[in-house]
Amino acid sequence: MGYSVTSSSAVSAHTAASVIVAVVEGRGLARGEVGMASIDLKNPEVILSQFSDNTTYAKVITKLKILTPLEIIMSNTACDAGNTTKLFSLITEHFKNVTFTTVQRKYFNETKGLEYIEQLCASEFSTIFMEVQSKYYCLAAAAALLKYVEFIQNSVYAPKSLKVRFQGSEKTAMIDSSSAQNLELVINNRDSRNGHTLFGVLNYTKTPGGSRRLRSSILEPLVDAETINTRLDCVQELLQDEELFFGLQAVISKFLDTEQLLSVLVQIPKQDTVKTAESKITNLIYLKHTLELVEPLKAALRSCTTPLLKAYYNSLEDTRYLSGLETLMLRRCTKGCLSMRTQKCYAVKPNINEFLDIARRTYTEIVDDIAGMIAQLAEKYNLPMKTSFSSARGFFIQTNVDCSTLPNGQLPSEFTKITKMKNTYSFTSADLMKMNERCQESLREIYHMTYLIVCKLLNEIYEHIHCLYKLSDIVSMLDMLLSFAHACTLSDYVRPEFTDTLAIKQGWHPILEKIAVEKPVPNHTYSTEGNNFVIITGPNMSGKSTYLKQIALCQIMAQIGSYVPAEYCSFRIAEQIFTRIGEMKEITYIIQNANDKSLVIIDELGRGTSAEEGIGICYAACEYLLNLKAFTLFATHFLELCHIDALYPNVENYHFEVQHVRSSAGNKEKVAYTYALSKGYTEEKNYGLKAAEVSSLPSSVIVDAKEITNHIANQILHRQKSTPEMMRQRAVYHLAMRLVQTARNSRLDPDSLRIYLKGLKKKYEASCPAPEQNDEQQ
Ligand SMILES: Nc1ncnc2c1ncn2[C@@H]1O[C@H](COP(=O)(O)OP(=O)(O)OP(=O)(O)O)[C@@H](O)[C@H]1O
Repeated sequence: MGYSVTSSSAVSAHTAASVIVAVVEGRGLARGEVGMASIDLKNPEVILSQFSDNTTYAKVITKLKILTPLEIIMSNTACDAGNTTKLFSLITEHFKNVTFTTVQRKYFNETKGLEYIEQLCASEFSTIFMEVQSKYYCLAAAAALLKYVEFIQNSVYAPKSLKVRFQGSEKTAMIDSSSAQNLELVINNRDSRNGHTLFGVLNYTKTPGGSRRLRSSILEPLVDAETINTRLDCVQELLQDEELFFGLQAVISKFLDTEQLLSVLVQIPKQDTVKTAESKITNLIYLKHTLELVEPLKAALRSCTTPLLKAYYNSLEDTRYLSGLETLMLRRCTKGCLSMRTQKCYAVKPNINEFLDIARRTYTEIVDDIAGMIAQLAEKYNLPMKTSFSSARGFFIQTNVDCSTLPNGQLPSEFTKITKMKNTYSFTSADLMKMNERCQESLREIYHMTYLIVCKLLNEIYEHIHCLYKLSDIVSMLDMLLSFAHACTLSDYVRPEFTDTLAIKQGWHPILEKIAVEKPVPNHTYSTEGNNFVIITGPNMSGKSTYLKQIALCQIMAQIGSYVPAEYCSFRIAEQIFTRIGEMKEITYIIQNANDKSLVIIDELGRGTSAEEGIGICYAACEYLLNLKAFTLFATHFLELCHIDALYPNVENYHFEVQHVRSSAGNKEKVAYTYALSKGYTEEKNYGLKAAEVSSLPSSVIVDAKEITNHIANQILHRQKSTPEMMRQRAVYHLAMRLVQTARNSRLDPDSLRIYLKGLKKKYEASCPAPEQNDEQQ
């Protein structure tokens, strides 16, 4: 694999994966302690993290999914012949399309990692040193990563040029990868191209850095209300001040990929070749272009009033990074390879180096001579001739004469390498080729001398490299905030508040709004500490899933500093957001990870199981979550569950209303969906059967289904004869047994389930009559 630093790399597409990650896990007693180090080839920022992960390695997988790596590096000991670690298998299973490389364990060396960081981290970011000093695994990963990247890039990083950051998980909300997928945050499950995702809804960014920032913000929302509010203040100001909005947008859209530019600037090629010299010069020209935008950016920000924008304005006042750049004289290239070449030639001002000036004069003379020679040839043969240039051929001649009118019906024999495109002939001559040679030679000399000056200049730039990091940070953040404001102008979003309550007045689903012809039906949401468990019922297709996702999406929008699709909204900051749909086995993950500050959204849990078992599973999950202060929203088809509101004061029932209308054609009843949420549980009974009746299912199947439904209904009725407390205890114990069975039959992680179930068992054993089944079976 290679990563070529070419002139176009600074502006190339930003969508392709470009992150390399090294992952290492502790051995023996330290198994489960994971260190990670990553670097984006388009952004010279090393991110280190270290954490303990349980046997499901959900944190590692989530982090890797957020990074969307191009390549993952692990130690060869993770997959020694026939002895693959669980982490290794999980990663290879989850990232099938990612290049996987193993390197010898010795490269995962924490001492080397620390040395690397000391050597490469720009001094302004050196507090990292204190943070990671005793975090051996992330240091080990850093060593392997940096060594590997330098190897594949055939370059070394300039001393004190990198930004290195330790990323603890505490500063952002955790959204595991299944939840991110369910909610279609950045990838649409059905169609990866159409942009019907939250990212698609909010992405009006103008720079690659802005769109990368938006993507990572959506996947890792903030948890600090103050920081979120500073962002919201900016969005508000941008919305209120049109001039500021358009002024800033105009400047921001002129920026190239600043992060990628930085990334090529900080790499020093191991060998100096003409190509590396040329690309350094090109990138410096891009840098000059970037820095020339600082003044207009400041001008656009001058009148702003919110603290964050003001802070950005002030930090742009820092002109240290402009030092030395006056040596460069030219503006950014216009299109065309000749002008780019000329520009590289004249990148350094005259009178800085007299040999360079001489070499440039020679070059100009040769170019003039070429033009003169071609003019003479045109005269000699009485043909219209034009001097042309391409990077492959150098200077050549073009004519669009009709050859049949020429003597012998062809171009004079002096001309060689003739090609024809439509009516134009391109060719050269032996003399012209010689002159091209001379031209190349003098260019090489010019580039070499320019390169030496550029290198000196770069050394000065490295000293203030943090200013460039700051600039690229400011640009990407402003781009994202502008994008939020832009999204608001297209729909009536509202500024969120942060309190202890989740209250959304007339909120709607932002992605559905984008897809649907008509605006979605808005609905309210309300959850507080004393009212933190909401059960939602309603027939199929009545809007339950949409509503649940809408709440999570609104919560995420609020926590990244965006306005929200609602008339009014207040959120309690969520430290984790879980959404689970259908699958029973996934509930274990929530049970292991949820805390009082989580937002938990569960849709149709137990869908794939029998009704009895499904109710059991749901009940057990509710039982656990009811004891947390997390805000839980639970959609279910098992109406029996709605009755737990009698046992728990913090449960609220809501349902989606439907209307029954008779079709004009016959006496068949049709369901009309209102998508309106109402208090209480749905009155609709056996709506699955009703839907089946109007479908094309054979009547014998429906008769069977009705019989089974009656049977289950009778069973439930029978249970209700007990007192509510007895019923609850029995149900819980009963389910505990069921859960174990299900765990055995499925791919659930039995260890974690067993721990949970043992807790349940202890709790209820004393008061519950002994079951028929022998509980030792587990
Ligand atoms: N608030 C709304 N406004 C307008 N249309 C909506 C709304 N909510 C849902 N819909 C439409 O109804 C369809 C079905 O909604 P959804 O999948 O949320 O129903 P559901 O109750 O979860 O169904 P099921 O129980 O079968 O999973 C959606 O695809 C969407 O087009």
